[in-house]
Amino acid sequence: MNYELKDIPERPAKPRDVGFTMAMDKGLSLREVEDFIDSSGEYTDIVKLGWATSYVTSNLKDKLALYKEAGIPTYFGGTLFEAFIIRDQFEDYRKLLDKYDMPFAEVSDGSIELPHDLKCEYISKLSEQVTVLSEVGSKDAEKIIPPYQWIDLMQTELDAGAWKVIGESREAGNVGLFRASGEVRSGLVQEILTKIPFEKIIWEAPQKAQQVYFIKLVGANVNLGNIAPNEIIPLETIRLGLRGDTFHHFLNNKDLL
Ligand SMILES: O=C(O)[C@H](CS(=O)(=O)O)OP(=O)(O)O
Repeated sequence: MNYELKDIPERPAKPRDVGFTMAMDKGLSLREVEDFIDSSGEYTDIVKLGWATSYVTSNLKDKLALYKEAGIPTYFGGTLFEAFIIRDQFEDYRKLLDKYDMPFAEVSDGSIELPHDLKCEYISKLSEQVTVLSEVGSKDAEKIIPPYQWIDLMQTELDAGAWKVIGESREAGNVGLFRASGEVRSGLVQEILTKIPFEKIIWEAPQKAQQVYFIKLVGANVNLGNIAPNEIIPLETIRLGLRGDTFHHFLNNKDLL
């Protein structure tokens, strides 16, 4: 930090298991990646190349090398996994992970119908090759999954070998964990947290109000994802109680520091 301030929530050092921030790169240029790493690399734990953007990204190898050099692991968005699965190309997907030396993979079913046993089989197979993040929730706003089912899906996917489970919200934060307005389905979130340990979940929370909700509910070291590159530093200040939204939260609850 650049100067001393008392009563700041403690943040574990990288590589960390909690207080994890996942940024979404949806097509940054190499120069933008360099700038992003320079300004925000310290606060970025992992980068997702959003959905199937890696298919059309120029200089993909060079981009991945930049992140690797900076010590920031990367993975392809779950939609890319689904694009391979729906085309019956699982083995090709495995080869792709090898070709680009990817340390992580996301297994999701947000856009396709995938029997859950089969999803868990993919998780289990891929976890022999890479670290697996699995995602629960649909991209279809009409498809409402009851809390008990979220819990069951999350637990089964963790049991199948997922390192952490991601709660779906899309880039906009308007499905899955959230209503179309972006409002948190707080009953759902709180029920999930009664059964799944907070450190095993990455909440996709692209909007500031959503990030604030999770930080106030779980603490500074909640795992958050789908953060836009230019929102990484703002998010870090919210975690630290240094923006209006959480300014008094930690000062008034010193046991949370
Ligand atoms: O589900 C997501 O968070 C993303 C981005 S979006 O839904 O296409 O906006 O997809 P993913 O395939 O996990 O990158």
